[in-house]
Amino acid sequence: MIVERAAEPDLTVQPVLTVEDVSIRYEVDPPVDAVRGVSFTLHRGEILGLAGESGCGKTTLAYGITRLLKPPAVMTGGRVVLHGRAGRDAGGDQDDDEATTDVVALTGEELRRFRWDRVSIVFQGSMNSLNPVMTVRDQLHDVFTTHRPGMRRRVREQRCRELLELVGVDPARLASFPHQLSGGMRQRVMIAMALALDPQVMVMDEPTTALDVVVQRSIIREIMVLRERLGFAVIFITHDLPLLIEISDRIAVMRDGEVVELGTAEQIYRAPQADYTKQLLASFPSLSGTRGGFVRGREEVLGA
Ligand SMILES: Nc1ncnc2c1ncn2[C@@H]1O[C@H](COP(=O)(O)OP(=O)(O)OP(=O)(O)O)[C@@H](O)[C@H]1O
Repeated sequence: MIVERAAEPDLTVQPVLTVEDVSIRYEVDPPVDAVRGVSFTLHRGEILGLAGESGCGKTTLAYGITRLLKPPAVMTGGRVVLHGRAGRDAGGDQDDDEATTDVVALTGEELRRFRWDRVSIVFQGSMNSLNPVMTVRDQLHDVFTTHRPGMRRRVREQRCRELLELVGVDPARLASFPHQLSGGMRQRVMIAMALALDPQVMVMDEPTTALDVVVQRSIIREIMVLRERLGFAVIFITHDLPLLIEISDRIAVMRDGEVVELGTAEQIYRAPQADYTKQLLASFPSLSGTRGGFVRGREEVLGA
């Protein structure tokens, strides 16, 4: 049963993404129903955390939302709608960046444009998907030559420098090859690429899990600052419930393919409703002491 809380952070904020009753099955023998009837709304600029133990379907859901599912995975039902900035309907014009888009219906060029331009993705292994024989400069330029073919080289170079600065990497690193960068820097480069086209939504699936804790913290802090500055919404997936409580506006708790509870981070922390959420909280020693102080606020993450 879903325990959907009445209170949302700010209902005057427009929705950016609506996920309605999405189900995804791996068509193997026997079939695995990895995501079952998941619904939620992501608001502009919101960070929605997706929590739940390994195997509960978080990554499958992220792939479904971004249309990255590959056989044997099949979306067996539901709708994913990306709302236009103006909140109006597309009227069939899926090329319009401002339009409301039926994500499940996208094909070919429309789908390519939807990814990166409007919704971008950073996965745990992203840093290993940089091309080892191309410099950071060539790979960043590639994003623009592919998606903004009219952009002049000088403007592209300027944008690439700005992007690296945004994610805390010295623009001198444009000349580096991936193996000359640390894991943290490579992941920052991937975040720069994901930001390149000013997407409305970023899906981040364990984006810092492979990194050491100090680098993790610093990258998360930067993502938070960039979110405030650039206004994109984030679906943030991780096993790390204490981290989610710090950084999320709302948290959806998944179990066995379903969202069992959805509430503000503070509600989930202070007054969990579902038994499973209580169990999950209890499994983190840092969260299971006295529930007196909700001290792990965003201020702490932002270092304010
Ligand atoms: N290619 C596949 N074929 C069959 N079943 C799969 C496949 N990939 C994933 N599954 C199953 O789908 C379910 C959801 O997996 P998923 O990777 O989405 O979970 P998760 O919550 O993201 O886990 P983790 O946190 O470990 O990444 C699991 O039961 C998993 O075994």
